[in-house]
Amino acid sequence: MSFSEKLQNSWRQFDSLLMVGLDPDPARIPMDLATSHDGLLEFCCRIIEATAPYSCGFKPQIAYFSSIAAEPVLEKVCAFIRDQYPDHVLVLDSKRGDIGSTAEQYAAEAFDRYVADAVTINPYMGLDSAQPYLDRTDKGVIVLCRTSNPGGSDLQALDVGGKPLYLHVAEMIANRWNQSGQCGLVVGATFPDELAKVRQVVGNMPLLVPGIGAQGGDIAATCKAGCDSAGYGMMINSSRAILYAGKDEHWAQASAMAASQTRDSINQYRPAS
Ligand SMILES: O=C(O)c1cc(=O)[nH]c(=O)n1[C@@H]1O[C@H](COP(=O)(O)O)[C@@H](O)[C@H]1O
Repeated sequence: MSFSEKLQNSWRQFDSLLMVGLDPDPARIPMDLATSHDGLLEFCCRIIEATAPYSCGFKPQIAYFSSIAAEPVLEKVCAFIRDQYPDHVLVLDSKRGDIGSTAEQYAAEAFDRYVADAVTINPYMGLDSAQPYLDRTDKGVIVLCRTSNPGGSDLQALDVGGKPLYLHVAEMIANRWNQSGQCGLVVGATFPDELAKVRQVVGNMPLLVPGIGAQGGDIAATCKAGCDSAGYGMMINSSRAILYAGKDEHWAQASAMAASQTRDSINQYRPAS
């Protein structure tokens, strides 16, 4: 099954556009789990178990693992998701971008080592730098377009021939890179006006939308701007607001509650399907 088919199914099966971001910061996870790789694995697996009923997928951020030489833990986390929650989409967030020969290694990292359904990439180096990912036509390739951070405007909002650069990126991906229907775009929930403009340009292409929760993006505005014509169309990511919702030993239940409330809030505002 292709990434886009799996995503369409997961939205409907779990009635959820929520993607749970796995950004396990040793300074913020429960102290008894923070000091070992086994503890890190337990934290991630318990979060996955707690939030799976309310989410369409998971997005591990590679830096939280590689910075502490915990790539083997990330391998196990990905295997746990695939084995226990095979209908949830697994997006590896690594935002890679490099010349083709190196990109081949990054594509192998995402799709062979971690066996992710999709990966985030940076479009700055152009089509040949994306080709090794695009060649894996059953996999999703999710391209940075209008990022959620304030500094994203430095380049992405530049006027290029009367149009902001991020809209050129959206058009280029929709019209030239998406030959196999496998592409998605990253657009921040912190910029709902831009999200609406991207949606207009790309039709029903899936969007990965981080920025609700800890970054303060508005769920109602996000749903109004970003849903596709069927009332789906987005993987709305929340990481810290869900991972660190609890302050005591009931942290997993607190994360489940946060995920459930976020899912419900999204469903309240998205157009009925
Ligand atoms: O590609 C991403 O996932 C991403 C793109 C972007 O524009 N902004 C953004 O915050 N992200 C990621 O989404 C997650 C957001 O985390 P929270 O702010 O804690 O919900 C982090 O893993 C970021 O690396």
